[in-house]
Amino acid sequence: MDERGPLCVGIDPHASLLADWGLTDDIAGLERFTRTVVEALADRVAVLKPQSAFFERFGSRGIAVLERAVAESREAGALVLMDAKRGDIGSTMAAYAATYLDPASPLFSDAVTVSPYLGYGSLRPALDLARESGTGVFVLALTSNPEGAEVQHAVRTGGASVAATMLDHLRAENAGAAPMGSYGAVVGATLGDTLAAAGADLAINGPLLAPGIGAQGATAADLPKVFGAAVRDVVPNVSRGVLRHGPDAAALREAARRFAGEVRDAVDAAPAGGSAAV
Ligand SMILES: O=c1ccn([C@@H]2O[C@H](COP(=O)(O)O)[C@@H](O)[C@H]2O)c(=O)[nH]1
Repeated sequence: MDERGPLCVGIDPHASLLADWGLTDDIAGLERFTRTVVEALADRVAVLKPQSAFFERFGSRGIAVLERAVAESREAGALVLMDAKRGDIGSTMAAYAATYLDPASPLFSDAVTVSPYLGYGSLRPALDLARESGTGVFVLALTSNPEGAEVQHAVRTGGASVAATMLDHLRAENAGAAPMGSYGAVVGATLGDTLAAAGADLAINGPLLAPGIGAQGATAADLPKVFGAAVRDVVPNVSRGVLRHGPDAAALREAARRFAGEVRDAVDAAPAGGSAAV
């Protein structure tokens, strides 16, 4: 992020975007869309985040497009964060972990998003494999959608919210790592000042993936307000906000450059130091 700018751009081939780009909603359209994004951005943005669902909907041929996108993006120097939001009982979780975090897998990525709602402990195979393979895991803590609060703000016996509990687990996972650990949390940029209600302490000594900028209504200027002293640990994601500028490669690059600049300005203007607790 220091070298390439503080931005994660999503590769989200929505059917509506394929249409806007003049592409067909089929494997040829998916292929062209994905290649255009990778060729335009993989040599310059810090992180690319393919949204697995948009590739899975085309079956095995969609997965083949995803495999190529992952390999070519990594080759061009971008980190690839696979947005797959996997979560299952531990024995099945081990297979999901191998899919994304085992270097021998065709979908091997630098990190993957996981869902902890079968219990944080069920994620152990992914957490352990990430440590072994030098990759990362982003755990859904406080998602950007309004429906998330129903589960994530729920209060457990003892008084901590579910989200705060996930953040506590991640803090323990990252303890002692420098400059920070590889276990991140997903915390929406859209959440305004609701984090205090969830008792969320964002000082987890790990990265905070912040989706929600652009199409979901948040802006770079919201980041200091939402993340407080943790704002320097944020990896902001923009998907449709950049992709809607395609298919012109120069326009895609300019949109990514502009979002990264806005994030940098917002972070630079935020007060330095202090605890990352909100
Ligand atoms: O809490 C979350 C977790 C993940 N996402 C994903 O991020 C992108 C956002 O796309 P935009 O077009 O920038 O809205 C998308 O892939 C989501 O699945 C999220 O939005 N919120």
